[in-house]
Amino acid sequence: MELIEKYFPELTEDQRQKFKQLKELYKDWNSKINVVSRKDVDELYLRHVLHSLGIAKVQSFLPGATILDVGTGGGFPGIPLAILFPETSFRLVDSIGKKIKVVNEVSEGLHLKNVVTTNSRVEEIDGHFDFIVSRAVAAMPTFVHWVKGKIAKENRHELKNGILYLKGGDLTEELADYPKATTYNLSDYFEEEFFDTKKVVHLPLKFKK
Ligand SMILES: C[S@@+](CC[C@H](N)C(=O)[O-])C[C@H]1O[C@@H](n2cnc3c(N)ncnc32)[C@H](O)[C@@H]1O
Repeated sequence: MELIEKYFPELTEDQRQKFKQLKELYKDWNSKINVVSRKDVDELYLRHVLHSLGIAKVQSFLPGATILDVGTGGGFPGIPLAILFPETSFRLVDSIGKKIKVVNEVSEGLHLKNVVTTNSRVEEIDGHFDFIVSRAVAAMPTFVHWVKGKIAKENRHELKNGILYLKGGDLTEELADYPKATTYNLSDYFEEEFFDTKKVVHLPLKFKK
């Protein structure tokens, strides 16, 4: 928890409490359904919460903005971002029902009013969003194919509407077909070794394939 405050010192008391509660909620749920590994629960704030919040270092979401988290699993990156941006609407989607059940319980436990969940494949989701966020779901070509018709046309943010994807390692090959993609190194924002190879990829709406 100190880790979150180290990089996000401006949290309100309500946000601080919500981040604090996360660990207990996940610990509880992990004993029933294995949503994240045990080691990951121990390092929840580093590996899941702070990693998810890496997206916020690249783009601050405006009040009223709409964000779709594709393949949210246990709620990452959607839940930490929803705590950080309480005026922004988040839709968290996963094709596995039991994962969405956990996300619902966590979201209700935290009284998050800006989160809705959907248990379906993203290909079946209608609507348009300012940003699509994701972590560890699919390679970029597949992902782009799934979501490219779901991005809102009106740009209000500093970055152009599009995809913000948490990725790791060497992305040269994976991003070769996307010259408009920008890669942000999370090691520029967070000093922990875990972030040495972690990145946020921004792919704007009008990208050339
Ligand atoms: C490796 S997990 C990552 C979960 C979470 N994003 C995280 O980083 O902890 C990938 C998740 O994507 C979901 N998924 C894969 N393809 C999907 C699709 N087409 N639509 C919705 N969810 C999908 C899976 O059910 C799984 O929960």
